[in-house]
Amino acid sequence: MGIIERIKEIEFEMARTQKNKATEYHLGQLKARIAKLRTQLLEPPKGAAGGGDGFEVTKFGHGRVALIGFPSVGKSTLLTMLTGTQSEAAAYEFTTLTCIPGIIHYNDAKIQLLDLPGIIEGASEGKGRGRQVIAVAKSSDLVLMVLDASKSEGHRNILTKELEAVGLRLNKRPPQIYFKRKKTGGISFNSTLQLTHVDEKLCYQILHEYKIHNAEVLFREDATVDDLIDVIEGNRKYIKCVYVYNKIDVVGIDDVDHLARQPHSIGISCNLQLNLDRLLAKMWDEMGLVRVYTKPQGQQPDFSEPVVLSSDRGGCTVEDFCNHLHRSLLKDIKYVLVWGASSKHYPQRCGTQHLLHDEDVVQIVKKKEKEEDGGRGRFKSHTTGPARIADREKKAPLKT
Ligand SMILES: Nc1nc2c(ncn2[C@@H]2O[C@H](COP(=O)(O)OP(=O)(O)OP(=O)(O)O)[C@@H](O)[C@H]2O)c(=O)[nH]1
Ligand SMILES: [K+]
Ligand SMILES: [Mg+2]
Repeated sequence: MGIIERIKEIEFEMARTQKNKATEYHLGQLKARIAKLRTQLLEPPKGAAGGGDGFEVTKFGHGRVALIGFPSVGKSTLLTMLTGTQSEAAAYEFTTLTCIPGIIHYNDAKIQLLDLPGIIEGASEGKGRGRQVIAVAKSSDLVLMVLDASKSEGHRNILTKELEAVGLRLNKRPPQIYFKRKKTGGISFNSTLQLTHVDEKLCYQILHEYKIHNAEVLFREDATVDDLIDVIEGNRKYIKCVYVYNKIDVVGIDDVDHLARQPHSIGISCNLQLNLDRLLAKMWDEMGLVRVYTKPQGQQPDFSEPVVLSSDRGGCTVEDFCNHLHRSLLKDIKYVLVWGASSKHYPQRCGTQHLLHDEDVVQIVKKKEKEEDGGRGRFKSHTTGPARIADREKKAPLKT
């Protein structure tokens, strides 16, 4: 029996098992079995050299966004609108057959947008080119799930299930469970709070299913058995997702209103060019990119090209910023001066662990270098709040 058939069989057994206290352990065990089989399914077949006909595209820019959706929802039309790169769009399904990259220029950053073939129910089991498409989604910083506003709302759930089946977790954070395999000592099970979904026995049973007999488990939140399995599997990918309802030009205003109120959702129309700027702003917010401008001592900040940092990729501390400029810089740094939303006063003297915010301005003060601004800063910009220093500076440069 193939892996997919075995998954189907267990799913069938779960469906006919009544959910109650008595069957809870058995159901937990079945969930673990499915998770193990799904992981097996993801492993490349033996003998296959590195996947081969995937959609590998070189990463480019400050972040990567993947367009995921059913056929003919308007993914290619959207790519062309946002990036100017032509991707063939047509009224028939599966127009796009491969991965087509484009670049969005936004807020002085470059964001790679990937158009992909449509996926359908069963994609996670290899229907169509679903597996390759989902692999690209996994490599992204943000997924735009493109949906047809005029079609069933169930599509969103079907796609979410397909992505979850291969270990993607959308708009979730990793469960707060500490888990460590050990060589000896048996299993130690602890929690910092009262648990309502999982008890010691269930946890043991799940670990047993994985043939783990020595481990430390500490629940720091009231997590579920699914969360526990995610932590044991350890291969889950937590990605942000924006649900993009396209074609709002063909539905009524009430429907648009309803869709727009769902969390992480936005209604757009490529045909009428409706809401595309708001979509870009939403993408920017979700990606958490942080632009930092450098200010050489005694000079104006350089607003032509920011250093773009990401909290997901690498981090946004002063240390990350310095490493970005030059790898050997950090050891020479005495402190930095920060102007902007992250600083309490203007400028603030900060250490390397200070967390930078979008549009901050940073001046580096090296060891044995005299600080010309006297720490008080002649570059003042706090009169109307720091958020748009860059914009104002471009219009009317301040004197230093
Ligand atoms: N009414 C309406 N039609 C749209 C809109 N955006 C795209 N379409 C149409 O929807 C059809 C499919 O568009 P595509 O961009 O090819 O969709 P896709 O998701 O890339 O499709 P596949 O590559 O086949 O998966 C085309 O006929 C488009 O003209 C829109 O905002 N409103
Ligand atoms: K199409
Ligand atoms: Mg397409």
